[in-house]
Amino acid sequence: MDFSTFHYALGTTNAAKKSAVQLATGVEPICLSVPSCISDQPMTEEETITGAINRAKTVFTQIPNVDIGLGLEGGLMYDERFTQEWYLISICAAWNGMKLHVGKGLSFPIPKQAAERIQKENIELSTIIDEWSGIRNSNHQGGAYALLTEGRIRRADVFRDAVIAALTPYFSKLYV
Ligand SMILES: O=P(O)(O)OP(=O)(O)OP(=O)(O)OC[C@H]1O[C@@H](n2cnc3c(O)ncnc32)[C@H](O)[C@@H]1O
Repeated sequence: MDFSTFHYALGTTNAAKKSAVQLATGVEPICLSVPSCISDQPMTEEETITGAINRAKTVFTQIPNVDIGLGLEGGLMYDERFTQEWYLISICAAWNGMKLHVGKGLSFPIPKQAAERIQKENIELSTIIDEWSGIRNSNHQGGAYALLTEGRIRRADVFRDAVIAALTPYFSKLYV
C-alpha cells in the first residue's frame, strides 16, 4: 500500500493533526478549517465520530481535485460498564465522495478531576491540559497524551494510527 499516491484534504489547520496525516501518508495534506457542527468539547463517541465525518465530507467538497477528505476529531467518552472512567479518544473519518471509513486511535483514561472540571466549569480539555502542562495550545502539540505519558505518546502519534486505520480499506486489496 502506498498512501502517498493520493491527494488529501484535511478539515483543520491544527498542527498536531496535520503532522499525523504526514506521518501516516508521507504527504502534506491541504488544510482548511471547516466546522465540525458538534459541540466544542464532544462528550460521547457518537458525537466525536459525527464531528469527524462532518469535517471529512465538508472539506472534500470545498477543496477541488483531492482524492480523500479527512476529518480528525478529539473527544471524551465515559465507560459506564467496566471502569466508570472517562477516556480521551481520537477519531479519523475518511471520505472519497462514495465510501466512508472511520479509524479509531488509542483511547486513553483521563484523570477524574479533569472530567469533573470540564463538566462543572463548562471548559474544554485543552484548557486544563494547557494549565497543567504550562504549554499554550497543547492541543497543537503533544496534547493530553504527552502530558499524561510524560512524552511517551504524542497527539500526532495517536491520530497517525487513526488515519492509517481509516485509509487502509481504500488501499488494501483484502477489503474488496
Ligand atoms: O483545531 P481543531 O481541529 O478544532 O482541534 P482541537 O484540538 O481544537 O479540537 P478537537 O475537536 O479535536 O477536540 C475537542 C476538544 O478536546 C480537546 N482535546 C482533544 N484532545 C486533546 C489533547 O490530546 N490535548 C489537549 N486537548 C485535547 C481539544 O483541544 C478541544 O478542546
